[in-house]
Amino acid sequence: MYLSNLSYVSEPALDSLTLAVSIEIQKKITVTMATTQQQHGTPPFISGQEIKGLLSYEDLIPTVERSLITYSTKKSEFCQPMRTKVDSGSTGLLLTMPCYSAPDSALACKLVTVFPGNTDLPSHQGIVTLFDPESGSLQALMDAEEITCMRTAAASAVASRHLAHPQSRTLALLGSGAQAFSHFEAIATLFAIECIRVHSRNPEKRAALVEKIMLSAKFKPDVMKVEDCESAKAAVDQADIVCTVTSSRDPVLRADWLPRLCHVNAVGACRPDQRELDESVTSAAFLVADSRESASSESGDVIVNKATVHAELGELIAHPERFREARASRGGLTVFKSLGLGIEDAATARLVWDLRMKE
Ligand SMILES: NC(=O)C1=CN([C@@H]2O[C@H](COP(=O)(O)OP(=O)(O)OC[C@H]3O[C@@H](n4cnc5c(N)ncnc54)[C@H](O)[C@@H]3O)[C@@H](O)[C@H]2O)C=CC1
Ligand SMILES: O=C(O)C1=NCCCC1
Repeated sequence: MYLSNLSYVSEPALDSLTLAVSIEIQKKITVTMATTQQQHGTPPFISGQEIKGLLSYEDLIPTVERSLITYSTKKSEFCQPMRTKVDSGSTGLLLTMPCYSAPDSALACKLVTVFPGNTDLPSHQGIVTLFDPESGSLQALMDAEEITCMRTAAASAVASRHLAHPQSRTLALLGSGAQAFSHFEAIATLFAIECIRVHSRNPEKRAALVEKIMLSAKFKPDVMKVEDCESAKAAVDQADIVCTVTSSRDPVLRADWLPRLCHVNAVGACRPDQRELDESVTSAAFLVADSRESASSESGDVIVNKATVHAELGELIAHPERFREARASRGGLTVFKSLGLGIEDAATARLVWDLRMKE
């Protein structure tokens, strides 16, 4: 083979020359792409691991509390339509959750899939996209699994702060998945928990959760113990705070199992055909939801049980006096029905971003 300067190049030499040239071209393309990315500010992906390292419940709980107050009392300061749900056959769902919150300077949209049957993969996966609210530029993509775990548990911690007895010592977790663990960590941030009782259907997963809790930085071996319970009834016996964090379709909790004074965070049952709470629970309790609209259109705990939502959590925090009578008339049982709000994700994503920029 003759090249343009008419020097002869053998076939094998030509092969290695071609390879060398294509490597050089590839390198040039990579450098050009990196430069273009820098110039146009291609957003980073913030992994679940990085989010865990940045976020603490000490920072997150007040942020989520503010977002709940904004949602219920400052309607002109945020924009959050109801989330859309796309059914993917009978196996799962895709949710889209957009929100703009002026007090948080956050414009974000979470895309999350819910596949409860996943065994080797998380049941909730996705991304949160965070935009600059001034320019509309994409600032970051973040792992939705970790944000969902932590902000949901933070919302339950906020509800527990306003509804549970301040001296609560016994925490029951029904369910042993991602939310069960994050709920332990968030609630142990606010309460001097001494006993954690865990129940779910699968004994191996229960044992794994017990072990994970004992390895958590929030676990204080000198004052805390964890109990693996074979029934939900045994787990909630004498519990001060109960978290139902299951993917169950049918109720896992009855009122006659609970002590007179008890607070329940009901976190699962986010579809009209799912219930975690028996009708005896919702009919006896002072029932608070993150959103009346979501609770009455999305959860079987409210729809099937024909339950009345007495207050939104943000309203209760901002105006406790308005609900004193209704609360007193219901006895000692309180329930927080959590559905999850885009504003919580937007505020959390902004917090993650701000903490990252400070590093
Ligand atoms: N309210 C909110 O903002 C959010 C609610 N969720 C919902 O919370 C629930 C828990 O979420 P993850 O922990 O991420 O799910 P996961 O899939 O990690 O865990 C679900 C757990 O429920 C247990 N379970 C299912 N049926 C049960 C039964 N009958 N009795 C006892 N345990 C039972 C399973 O064994 C498993 O331990 C799900 O329904 C999820 O969709 C999730 C994210 C946000
Ligand atoms: O708010 C969320 O995020 C979710 N809520 C209900 C279940 C799936 C995720």
